[in-house]
Amino acid sequence: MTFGERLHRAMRDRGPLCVGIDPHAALLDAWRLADDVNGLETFARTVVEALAADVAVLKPQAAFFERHGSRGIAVLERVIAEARDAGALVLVDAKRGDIGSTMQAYADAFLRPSSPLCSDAVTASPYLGFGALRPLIDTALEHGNGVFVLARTSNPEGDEVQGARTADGRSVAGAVLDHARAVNAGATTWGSIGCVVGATVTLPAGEDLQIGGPLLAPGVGAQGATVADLAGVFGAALPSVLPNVSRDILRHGPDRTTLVSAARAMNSQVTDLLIGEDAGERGNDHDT
Ligand SMILES: O=C(O)c1cc(=O)[nH]c(=O)n1[C@@H]1O[C@H](COP(=O)(O)O)[C@@H](O)[C@H]1O
Repeated sequence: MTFGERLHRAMRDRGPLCVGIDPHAALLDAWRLADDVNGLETFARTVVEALAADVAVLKPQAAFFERHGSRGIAVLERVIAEARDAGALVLVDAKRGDIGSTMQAYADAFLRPSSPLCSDAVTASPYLGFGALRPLIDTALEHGNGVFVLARTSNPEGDEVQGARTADGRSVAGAVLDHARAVNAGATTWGSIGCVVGATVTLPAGEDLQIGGPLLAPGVGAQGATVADLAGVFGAALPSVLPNVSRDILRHGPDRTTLVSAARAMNSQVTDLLIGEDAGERGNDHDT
């Protein structure tokens, strides 16, 4: 199965929520863990053990593992393997972007099955040119994995670049969405190339979000967007949205029961909005 098909099925079966694993120093402190590699491992393991059998996607943010050096990266390797073993899809948030020949090395690291960091999908920046991502996309498609390409990011600074107009009048973000749509063309259900569009943003009128693939929507919770805001940002593209919530769920730890309850409550809210009230049970079908 392709990544697009696997993600579509996971979101249908488990609800359309992606939970971020972002072990900020402040969260380690709030969980009464040391800001070191042991604290990192306990934090990440707790999230995986609580949620990997429950939610569709877990998104470890690589930076919070890298800040602990090689031992932190080893923790990321174990997190990826354990979360996948428990049935979650793993999207490594690495936001890599470089010239094509270097992108092949990132592809080998994050999307080639022989790599210890291999996951189901990875985030990528297209701001060296979408075409420079080709080796990453080709490697993803070859192995049934996926890529989420930044289009319109959730931070306010993003608009300076992503809202700029190209020579043919499209926004830069719109041009990225167009590229993703072209790669996904012809896929059944969804293609395997998603885009990132923040839940916090105001898009130009007429921006076409239908890319034939998933739309990762960070920004709900700590960055100020609400689940209800997703309707205004995504409109007709709502059924393709995979909302990501990190801090607003993680702050409920370290108690696993509370963490699970917070994730399920959020999953139920996004299920009601994105899939419809009549499918509300889907987000809760792990309650037993
Ligand atoms: O690619 C991402 O996941 C991402 C893109 C974006 O536009 N904005 C954004 O916040 N993110 C990531 O999504 C997560 C958001 O975390 P919270 O704000 O704590 O929910 C962080 O890991 C960010 O790095």
